[in-house]
Amino acid sequence: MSVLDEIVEGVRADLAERQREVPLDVLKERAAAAPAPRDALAALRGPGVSVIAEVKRSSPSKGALAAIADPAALARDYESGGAKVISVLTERRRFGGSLEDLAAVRANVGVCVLRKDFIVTSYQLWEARAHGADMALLIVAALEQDALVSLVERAESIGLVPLVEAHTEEEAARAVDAGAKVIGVNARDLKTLQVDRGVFARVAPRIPKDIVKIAESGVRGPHDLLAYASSGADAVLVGESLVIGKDPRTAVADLVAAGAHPALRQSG
Ligand SMILES: O=P(O)(O)OC[C@@H](O)[C@@H](O)c1c[nH]c2ccccc12
Repeated sequence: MSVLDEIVEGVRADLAERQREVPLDVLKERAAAAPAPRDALAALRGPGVSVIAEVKRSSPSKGALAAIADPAALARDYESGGAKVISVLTERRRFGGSLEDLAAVRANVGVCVLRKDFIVTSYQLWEARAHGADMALLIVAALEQDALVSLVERAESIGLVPLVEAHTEEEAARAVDAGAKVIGVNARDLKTLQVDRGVFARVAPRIPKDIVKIAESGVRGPHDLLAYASSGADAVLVGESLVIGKDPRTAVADLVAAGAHPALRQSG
């Protein structure tokens, strides 16, 4: 069984428990009462390379990264550094996250918030919206094509912008077929946990121009952002290097400054 399969198995077990506690109709009421979604597409289509900064306590590859006692405070630092979107890991077993983290972050920032999890049912999309998410991650490798197509549609119908994640050219083609407007190319293979920063440059040319392209994982600093930018990234998604550093606000600001470089704006 791959790491991805193991994670999804745990996610399904936790999900079954939440579904017993909160029926779908109650969840839908909560989603209706949640603050209206913010415009994630506009945020990501802005000038320069946008930075998506992630609240990430641990990872399957590295184990514990940072305690993050106050995710909302970290998110405010990210926002003041110039992050356009805050990604919040909500998976509990391997990433140490929760839906409470998501809600706390959304209530304390003015930018868009992404639910980062292993979404396999529409129930999780309703949960995302009920806790204030503006975007939700859908991982192509974790979904059959029919499921991917219906989750993209459902996400959009409830006001979420789906970020559809691919790791290969084939997966990127499936994301495009499913109607994704935002595609993330993950340098980390979720089946083996290996990082290959060359994946984005290979996969991105297969993605149509009008689709927002996000380079995910492995960004250690401005140098990696610039490399991704030169391969056509509209945004980068950064976790580990921000949470393990001393000063997340400055770390984000340094990335944002690199992403705002005039040479990039011309080519973008
Ligand atoms: O911590 P990094 O290497 O900066 O990566 C962030 C993000 O890309 C990574 O957390 C991620 C990308 N896709 C995922 C899917 C599930 C869980 C986590 C992820």
